[in-house]
Amino acid sequence: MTRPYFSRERISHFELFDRHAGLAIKKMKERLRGGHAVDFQDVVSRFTLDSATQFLFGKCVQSLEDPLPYAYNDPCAPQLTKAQTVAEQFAEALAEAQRVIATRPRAARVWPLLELLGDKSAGPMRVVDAFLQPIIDEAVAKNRAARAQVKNGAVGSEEAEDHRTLLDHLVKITDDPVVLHDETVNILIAGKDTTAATLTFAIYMMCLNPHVFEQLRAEVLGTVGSQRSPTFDDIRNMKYLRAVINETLRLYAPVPYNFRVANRDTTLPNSDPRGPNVFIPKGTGWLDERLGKYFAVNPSIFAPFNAGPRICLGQQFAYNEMSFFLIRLAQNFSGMELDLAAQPPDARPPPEWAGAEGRKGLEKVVPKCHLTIYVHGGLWVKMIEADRET
Ligand code: HEM
Repeated sequence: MTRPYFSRERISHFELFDRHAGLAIKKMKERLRGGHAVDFQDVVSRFTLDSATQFLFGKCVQSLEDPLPYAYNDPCAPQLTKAQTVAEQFAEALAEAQRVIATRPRAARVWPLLELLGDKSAGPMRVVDAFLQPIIDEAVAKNRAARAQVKNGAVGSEEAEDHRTLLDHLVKITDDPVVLHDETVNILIAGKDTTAATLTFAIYMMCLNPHVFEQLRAEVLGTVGSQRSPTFDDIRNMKYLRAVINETLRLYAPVPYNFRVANRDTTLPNSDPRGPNVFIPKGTGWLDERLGKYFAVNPSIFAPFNAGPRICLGQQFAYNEMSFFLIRLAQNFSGMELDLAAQPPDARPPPEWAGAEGRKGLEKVVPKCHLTIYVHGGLWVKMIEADRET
């Protein structure tokens, strides 16, 4: 139903990303100039929420307009005891609903027992729906009026076929309120936290590997310069940028689990012992330069968006959005580092992780997962503003 909407023309409307990325970077600069750390995860979550609501519904929740949080150890932190704005309530309720839903598969068949006293997602979903339902109702009413106008001959059918948002597209297919609600919430969840997580972990890894940020910046400045807004072709030509994103997706897949059930018995072939050696990057590494290329040739061994008929519909939108933000970031900042003192004490890697195998022994933050992955307690960073004349 939604597949036709995700055409290249529709998803490369970069002015939407530019507006929200510009505001996100302005907010970060203001805060950093005062010597404060910034929770990068919070900023990009607002960026992807505002971009997704604008793209899907034509109405943005404007979460970037609200003040950014201060770190727990910041002298300004107590200032934050104020009433929550609508955008904050919406973002928090959407996250809480996801957390509740993510615990259900883990509890397997007994999950209804955990909610004997009532559906735990109902409360947060009431807050989400208070924002969404009026937008859906308006889109349905607008579509009915447009259809009536076509019927009366007041406007041509082409004019009425102006599918500007995903919701406008959906209401032309159905006006079933449950389908419209579920489809839009589904895509909002699919599209918001996945890209925010990738951007967060990309910045985390670049703080730990400053040479990668330097190389990315060189590619950005060499291709787009320090001022101009990137185009679809710029992004397509930036191989190192794509490698940074893909390597982040490989190491920290935003959707770390998925369920499939075989619909008939089947046997998977063993690998051919006479075949060529297969290069498998060491699990903990990032951007291994040894092969001189970064892309997995076989899409079935690199599948953060999954593969086959259910492949992620928003893959291209996601690459455009994440690339756009990283380019703007590299144009505006020349360096970045983690501020580990700003990390809340209960959100630091526990001492027993030290020396553990794999990434666990290397982590400076605690990755967690509900439906998608995130950094527990936020990703607190400090960044150096770039001289934009260079
Ligand atoms: C880094 C970003 C993203 C990742 C890693 C990702 C990953 C995935 C994965 C693993 C699936 C499940 C596929 C399956 O069931 O086999 C999926 C489905 C989906 N994604 Fe994404 N996604 C991302 C961004 C987005 C964005 C930005 C949007 C929309 C704007 C989106 C829309 C969807 C939709 C609609 C589906 C359901 C497809 C279907 O069931 O036919 N995704 N995604």
